[in-house]
Amino acid sequence: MATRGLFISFEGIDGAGKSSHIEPLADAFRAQGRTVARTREPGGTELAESLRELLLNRTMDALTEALLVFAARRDHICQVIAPALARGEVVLCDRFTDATFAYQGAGRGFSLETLSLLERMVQTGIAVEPDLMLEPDLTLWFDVAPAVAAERLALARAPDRFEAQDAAFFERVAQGYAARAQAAPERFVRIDGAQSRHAVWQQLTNALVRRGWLAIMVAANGGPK
Ligand SMILES: Nc1ncnc2c1ncn2[C@@H]1O[C@H](COP(=O)(O)OP(=O)(O)O)[C@@H](O)[C@H]1O
Ligand SMILES: Cc1cn([C@H]2C[C@H](O)[C@@H](COP(=O)(O)OP(=O)(O)O)O2)c(=O)[nH]c1=O
Repeated sequence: MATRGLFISFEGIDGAGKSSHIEPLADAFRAQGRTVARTREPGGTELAESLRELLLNRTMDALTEALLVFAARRDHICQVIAPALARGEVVLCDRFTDATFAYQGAGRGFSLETLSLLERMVQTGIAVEPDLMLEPDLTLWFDVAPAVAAERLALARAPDRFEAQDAAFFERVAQGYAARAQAAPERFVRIDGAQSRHAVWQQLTNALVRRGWLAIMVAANGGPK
């Protein structure tokens, strides 16, 4: 989307280490004088956060799940993402539509054609550029083996409805992300999430420095504590 802002999404299976790196990256952009909108999916607005509660805690069939995810996304785009991009801000979003293709598509086995249709409906018709489909400018994909992610999560928090799925589910989700990355190599940057926090930080800031979005000095001074 040709706006003055920058839209970056963070993707990967639960426990890959995405969330740990969002605030440090927000700080790095702020150090360069940028305004940052830090947000997440499902969620990011009052309505979408209510849908998140249902999605993470209630049992439902695959179509209901997909529709709720996209309903939350539409509200989030209209209320938060598109206005922030129009103001020239940096939007850092913990998950976006690639998660739907990975979890509802590859994980649950829901029709990818239907998801593509919903993606187009939900991500077009937005005020500034109604004909363009809104997509992240860059997707940082934290790729980590499901066994490593599961080990981290076991130490970190009680599982929600998705995190409680079995290893085979996360293998499918990981493959779903790999397929999305292969289909859009110019948008995706693969981060080897199994490495140390410091090494992960270096990988992701290198990708931003290469694009001219982050100064080398700012990248070198930041990172997860
Ligand atoms: N590179 C890393 N090496 C070891 N542990 C990590 C690393 N990155 C994150 N963690 C830990 O793994 C757990 C899950 O990280 P988190 O950032 O919440 O993952 P996600 O948002 O992808 O689910 C947390 O306890 C976090 O401190
Ligand atoms: C955005 C999105 C998330 N999800 C799932 C993946 C995650 O398990 C869950 C919540 O994501 P996340 O915010 O990463 O969870 P946490 O805060 O516990 O790290 O929602 C989908 O199934 N489809 C989607 O489109």
